[in-house]
Amino acid sequence: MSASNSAIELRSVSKWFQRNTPAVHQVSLQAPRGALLALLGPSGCGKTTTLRLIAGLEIPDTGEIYLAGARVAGGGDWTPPEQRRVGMVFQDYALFPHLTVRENVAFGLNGRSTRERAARVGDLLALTGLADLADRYPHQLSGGQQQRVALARALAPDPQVILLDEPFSNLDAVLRKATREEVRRILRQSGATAVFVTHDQEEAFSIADIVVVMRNGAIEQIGAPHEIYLRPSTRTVATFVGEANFVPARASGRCAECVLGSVPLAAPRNGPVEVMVRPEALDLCPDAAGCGLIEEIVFFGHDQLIGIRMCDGTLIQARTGPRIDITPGARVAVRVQGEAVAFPYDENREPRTKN
Ligand SMILES: Nc1ncnc2c1ncn2[C@@H]1O[C@H](COP(=O)(O)OP(=O)(O)OP(=O)(O)O)[C@@H](O)[C@H]1O
Repeated sequence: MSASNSAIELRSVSKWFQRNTPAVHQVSLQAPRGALLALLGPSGCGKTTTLRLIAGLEIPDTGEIYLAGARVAGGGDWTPPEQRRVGMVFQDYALFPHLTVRENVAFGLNGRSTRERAARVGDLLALTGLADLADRYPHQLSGGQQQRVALARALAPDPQVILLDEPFSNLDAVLRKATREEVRRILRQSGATAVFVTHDQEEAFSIADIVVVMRNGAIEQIGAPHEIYLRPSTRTVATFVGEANFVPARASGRCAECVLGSVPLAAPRNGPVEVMVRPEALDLCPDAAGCGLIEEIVFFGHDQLIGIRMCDGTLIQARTGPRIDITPGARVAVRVQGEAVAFPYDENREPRTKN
């Protein structure tokens, strides 16, 4: 039925809730077995709907969905959610409050002998570091611990795919960081292919092998985290996933001339462009004859954000370590490290960098 070797494959999948605007539009993607894939994008861009389509909680209007090479939706086929071997972790964890951790994890293991169930639950409790908490109830656990119970419960029936909807959004910043590292480890060890939804680029980058950036129901770019960050395919992706300077330039092949000098480009371009340079890719060197004038410094401790007015009036931002040789009013020479990405110049766009 399919030639796909991927654990998950979507082919031109669309879903309409309202007539004119599809919630998901012509989405095609593949997740290799064991991969951790992030669906990243702003609110309302179709991430959760994509997840629900994979789970079988929504029926696609067009396109096909394959799990482990078998078509589960589209082309006249339909496999109901309970037969897809898909586990889900919801934003609010959806734990059963009247069941202990052990009973929550055992919940989906019907049809196995008592011994098998106990062994499987024991494995999952060990994997998720919950063995000591097995007899507690959900209200006796921290948010991060509840999150791990939800994950253990979803993994218990040995799903081929695990789907996580904004799994860290209910945790505070410190716990969120620790929990996501833990979840990544657990998912890796379990060997399941996982798809998780987030609107936080740092979360997507730090957990996923593959990041799918969505906008208005469609995919803007799919790639490894460093590809998405360093080689965004559109201006929208560039700004969504991090801080960016856009500097007008004239490109000729693998080089662009602009107020930052001669900037090497990652891909050849010709004519008017905007080069996109991340603030941390700018090198500043104190120089009384330099083209940059330090206007503002915001100090964060581990680094600082420096506003620089270039000699043509362009305002750019650089991120450097907490150096003390840079002060407002000083002149600096500014140099771009590595290659920059160039986008076609849009003359109707208000230059964000000029104030
Ligand atoms: N059951 C539904 N009925 C009608 N419209 C829906 C339904 N579910 C989603 N939508 C709409 O489809 C679009 C995509 O929604 P979806 O929940 O997939 O986005 P999202 O990227 O997950 O957003 P968020 O980050 O806010 O959860 C939105 O415009 C939403 O209002």
